[in-house]
Amino acid sequence: MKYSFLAHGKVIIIGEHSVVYGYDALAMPIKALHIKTTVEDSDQMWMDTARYHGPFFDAPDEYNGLKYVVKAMREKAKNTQPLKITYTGEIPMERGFGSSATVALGTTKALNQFFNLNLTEKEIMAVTNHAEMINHGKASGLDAATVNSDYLVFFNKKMGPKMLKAKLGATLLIMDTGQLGNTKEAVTQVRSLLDKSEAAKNNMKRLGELADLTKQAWLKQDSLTVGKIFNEAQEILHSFNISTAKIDQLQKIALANGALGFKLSGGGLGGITITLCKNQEIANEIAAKCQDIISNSWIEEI
Ligand SMILES: C[C@@](O)(CCO)CC(=O)[O-]
Repeated sequence: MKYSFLAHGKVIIIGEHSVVYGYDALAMPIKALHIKTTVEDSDQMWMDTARYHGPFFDAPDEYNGLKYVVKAMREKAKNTQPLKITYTGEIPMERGFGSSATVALGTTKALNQFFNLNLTEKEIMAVTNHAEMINHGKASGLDAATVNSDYLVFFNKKMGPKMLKAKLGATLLIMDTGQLGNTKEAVTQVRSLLDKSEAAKNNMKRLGELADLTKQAWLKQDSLTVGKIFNEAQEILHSFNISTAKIDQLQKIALANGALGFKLSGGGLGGITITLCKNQEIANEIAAKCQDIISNSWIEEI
């Protein structure tokens, strides 16, 4: 028996970090980046990824979320038969693309089919989100919800995901700094700043408000306002010390070359940035100007 599930990546448009504290956020799936999880019978518990080939439960700690998923799903199925689980495809890891949520969701969904468990979407998301808690310490659920969605997701922890089919009518340039982000460390760092700074608390509240303002502007196809919001959000994320010199450099180049707005996306401390542009031509021009300092770039019509 063999089952596969293809899950895609995501970028956070607005609300990283503030979403952890219950505020709203907006994120979108990136269909061009995906990972296929394949589960099949085997004579031993085995994992195959681009970086690790070996006994499943001996995999390094970065795979602890997946180990949890497999244990939890086998318990639900009351089944301990050995399996080979293979991950193929490309989502750069630790960049803000939600790769950990993508493989956690893919594994949960593939095993749900393999064991014929018929879990509800809610039960599937509970397993995936728990894996994300193991991966990131304190996960809002936003990544898991967005890698499970075909549309833009408006999210907060209380109400969960709401799909938004609206288009802004602009171009999003995603640039990868090539620097590994570290969501767990960034979330911990922001938390300790909030514990000791009133100004940081106020900034967090404002960051939370910006998500709703983004949604309103998005629905009116007001990309100028969304761009301004990106810049304000980046200022706040910078004040949390989770930007990097390279991100700051990309911001300068983007804004000097016609971008409507720029911000980091995801946990920060490296990873990806998003630049809002009026059209593809401007996005291409900015990507070309940044090409020596980034590792990759993608363009999405939004
Ligand atoms: C930093 C954060 O807001 C986004 C990570 O992609 C953490 C989370 O939402 O769990």
